[in-house]
Amino acid sequence: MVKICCIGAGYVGGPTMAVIAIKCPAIEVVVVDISKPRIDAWNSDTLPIYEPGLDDVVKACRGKNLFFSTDVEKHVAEADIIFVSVNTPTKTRGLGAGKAADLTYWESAARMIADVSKSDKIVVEKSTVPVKTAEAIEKILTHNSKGINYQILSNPEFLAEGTAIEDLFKPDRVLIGGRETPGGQKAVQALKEVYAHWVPEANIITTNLWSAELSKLAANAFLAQRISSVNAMSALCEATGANVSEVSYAIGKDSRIGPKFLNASVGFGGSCFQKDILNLVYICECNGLPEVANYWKQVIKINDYQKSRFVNRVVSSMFNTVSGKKIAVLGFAFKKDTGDTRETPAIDVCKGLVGDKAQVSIYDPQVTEEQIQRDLAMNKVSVVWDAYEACKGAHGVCILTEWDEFKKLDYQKIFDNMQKPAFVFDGRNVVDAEKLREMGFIVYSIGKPLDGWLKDMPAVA
Ligand SMILES: NC(=O)c1ccc[n+]([C@@H]2O[C@H](COP(=O)([O-])OP(=O)(O)OC[C@H]3O[C@@H](n4cnc5c(N)ncnc54)[C@H](O)[C@@H]3O)[C@@H](O)[C@H]2O)c1
Ligand SMILES: O=c1ccn([C@@H]2O[C@H](COP(=O)(O)OP(=O)(O)O[C@H]3O[C@H](CO)[C@@H](O)[C@H](O)[C@H]3O)[C@@H](O)[C@H]2O)c(=O)[nH]1
Repeated sequence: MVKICCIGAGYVGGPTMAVIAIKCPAIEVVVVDISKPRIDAWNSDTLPIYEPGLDDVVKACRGKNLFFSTDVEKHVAEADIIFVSVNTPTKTRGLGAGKAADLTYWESAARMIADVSKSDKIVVEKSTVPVKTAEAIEKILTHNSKGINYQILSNPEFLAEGTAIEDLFKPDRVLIGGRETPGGQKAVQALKEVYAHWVPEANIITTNLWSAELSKLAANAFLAQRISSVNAMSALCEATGANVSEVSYAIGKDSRIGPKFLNASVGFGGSCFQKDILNLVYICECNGLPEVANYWKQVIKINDYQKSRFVNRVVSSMFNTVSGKKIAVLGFAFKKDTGDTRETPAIDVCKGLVGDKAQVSIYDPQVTEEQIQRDLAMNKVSVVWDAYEACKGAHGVCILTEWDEFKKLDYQKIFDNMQKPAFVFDGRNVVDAEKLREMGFIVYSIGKPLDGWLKDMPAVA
């Protein structure tokens, strides 16, 4: 029986391994982590992450061929294939701080693999890492090899949160990079056989190691660039009377552009886009390519601009001050169908509003109060468990996550219980602005023609 061990039981390690387990009943999969609370949660009825469909998959195979454990060394020693799915955040100190990937967790995992292994291993980079990381990992492993043969593969993960299970069941592609040696190719084949249990062969792409590593950073950079492009257009739409949804639809009909990922928003968030672009920028700089680095930096600058533009719009619309005014924030997660708040634009927007002395009341169906307070640290806000409660007595409502339930709220009830004039600032284009205007709201929708009130307010930039 092939045995797989995955180091790191996070948003990637947990769901990816659960799907491998359910699709490959003859493979034993053990997910290990140094965090006991996380492993305990994976072994309980309340999983540590919210992801539609995940509970069913985990319940179907946990205890059969899927296990979660803190006994990292034992399971690493026993495994044939070791996935490493530890976090690779942006470095906060030292050389490359604010840009480079922090590979501390990766390096310690590699050293531990070298220490405990007694048989040949295939080590798979599942985390997103800088291009050429496999070379460094190879050095760590082979320096302590004790005659053991290690093959390093790059198998980046492309799942998006909120649709992780769907993405894993039907991936657009699985990418496997390996050394162009007989041993490397044999390892590529072994991993390919795992995915071939459910992914059509045509969707499994094999490349050299560096192409696989770089493709992951490139894919995220291209995706984020699309959002910054449409968000840049949204500012121009507001200035000219064009409608960003119409523009997106029109350009998306061009099959070379395609319709997906063209939704204007208050800005992109999530643990990956900013981190991976900063990492790309750093790699470009280290390779003496400042023009390329500056090109990608601009994607992040537009994202920052979009978030501050939104805050400025709120404040300027409300007579240039929100001091002492109650502002309801609907949605705190970085996108719908997840409880994840990493790099969520809501953090910047809330900090901006509190900075202008607003009394912010936040509701999100999946994010805990504890998490929100942690994210906002020194900024005093209140967190409530009901959208109507958040909006009661408010001067303005900001919609920051596109949760489906925000489309179905009783906006007449909300209007009746708000201060007048009552404002809605829709950072995700989820509400029917015309209907809300008929009720009496003043509505701002990202990238849409401005209503009369907003046109008369000072320009925001
Ligand atoms: N979150 C996503 O949607 C997503 C998608 C694709 C790729 N990625 C990439 O995958 C990687 C993991 O992301 P994530 O969101 O799952 O992170 P995460 O923080 O949710 O999980 C990482 C886990 O690794 C554990 N860990 C760290 N060092 C360890 C060690 N030495 N031994 C055992 N466990 C250890 C941590 O305790 C943590 O539970 C990152 O590189 C990320 O960029 C993330
Ligand atoms: O048209 C769009 C699409 C997305 N977003 C925002 O962009 C952010 C990222 O969304 P999404 O990409 O759907 O979620 P992630 O889970 O961050 O997934 C991205 O990052 C992962 C981690 O690397 C990759 O694996 C995925 O392929 C990649 O889509 C979120 O704040 C979204 O609200 C928009 O504003 N407009």
